[in-house]
Amino acid sequence: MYLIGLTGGIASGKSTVARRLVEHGAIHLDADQLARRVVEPGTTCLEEIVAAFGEEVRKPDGTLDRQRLGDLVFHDDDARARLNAIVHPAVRELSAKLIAKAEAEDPQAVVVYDVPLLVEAQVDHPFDLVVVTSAPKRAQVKRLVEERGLDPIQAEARVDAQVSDEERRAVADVVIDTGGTIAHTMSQADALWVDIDRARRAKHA
Ligand SMILES: CC(C)(COP(=O)(O)OP(=O)(O)OC[C@H]1O[C@@H](n2cnc3c(N)ncnc32)[C@H](O)[C@@H]1O)[C@@H](O)C(=O)NCCC(=O)NCCS
Ligand SMILES: Nc1ncnc2c1ncn2[C@@H]1O[C@H](COP(=O)(O)OP(=O)(O)OP(=O)(O)O)[C@@H](O)[C@H]1O
Repeated sequence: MYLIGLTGGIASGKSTVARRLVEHGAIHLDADQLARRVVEPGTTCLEEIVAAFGEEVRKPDGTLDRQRLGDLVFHDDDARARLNAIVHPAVRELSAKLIAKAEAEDPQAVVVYDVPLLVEAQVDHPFDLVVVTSAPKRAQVKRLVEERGLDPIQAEARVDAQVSDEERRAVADVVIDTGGTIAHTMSQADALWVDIDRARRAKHA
């Protein structure tokens, strides 16, 4: 297996890059999706979140009220740390299991683990390569407002709840500039795939 950690700020273009790598043959694992699975009704995590934040974060249908919890944690560092302490260990465990499963199914696979909080959550899977997507903060905020319907204050709070691009660059093997056109992002992803494929072949030679 060739394991890539893909990280970057919110709305910086991680999924866009991951989708392109999947078109070239990579397998995609997404920490945001895993973080949703571990809080489904019936999970220990959901019960712990309700115990920590109150019944009002559970919707009448039994699922987590993500909007309400988001409003609580993105403006409050302590609350966010409490949520992270509940969810991150479960995501770490599930991701390790799924990475091992992907390797067992295809020892030559390229696996892209898309993990927004690679730096914050000190995710230390044995990555062969760490890729960081990087766009200016104003582009992130604009995308969150125009494409995801957040108001500018919510959008800024989400960007500010994460480490800076400088901190991400410090752990990066490759930085993809996602502040320009989509075509520019795609051509960098295509060039990256050529390097990944070469490195994967060398690793398994
Ligand atoms: C607070 C929650 C309920 C808000 O849900 P919502 O559906 O609005 O957002 P979603 O989960 O799709 O996340 C969108 C983006 O927000 C950012 N984000 C999410 N959680 C966090 C966090 N704890 N700290 C900083 N940024 C975060 C990431 O860039 C993520 O890609 C949810 O994000 C959550 O449970 N977060 C804690 C788990 C976590 O850290 N997830 C991130 C990957 S493990
Ligand atoms: N140069 C660019 N590169 C990547 N995405 C871009 C670019 N210009 C505009 N966009 C838009 O920005 C958005 C980025 O969203 P995407 O889901 O790829 O980011 P993300 O980092 O995975 O987000 P999240 O942190 O919420 O998971 C997309 O709607 C995309 O079309």
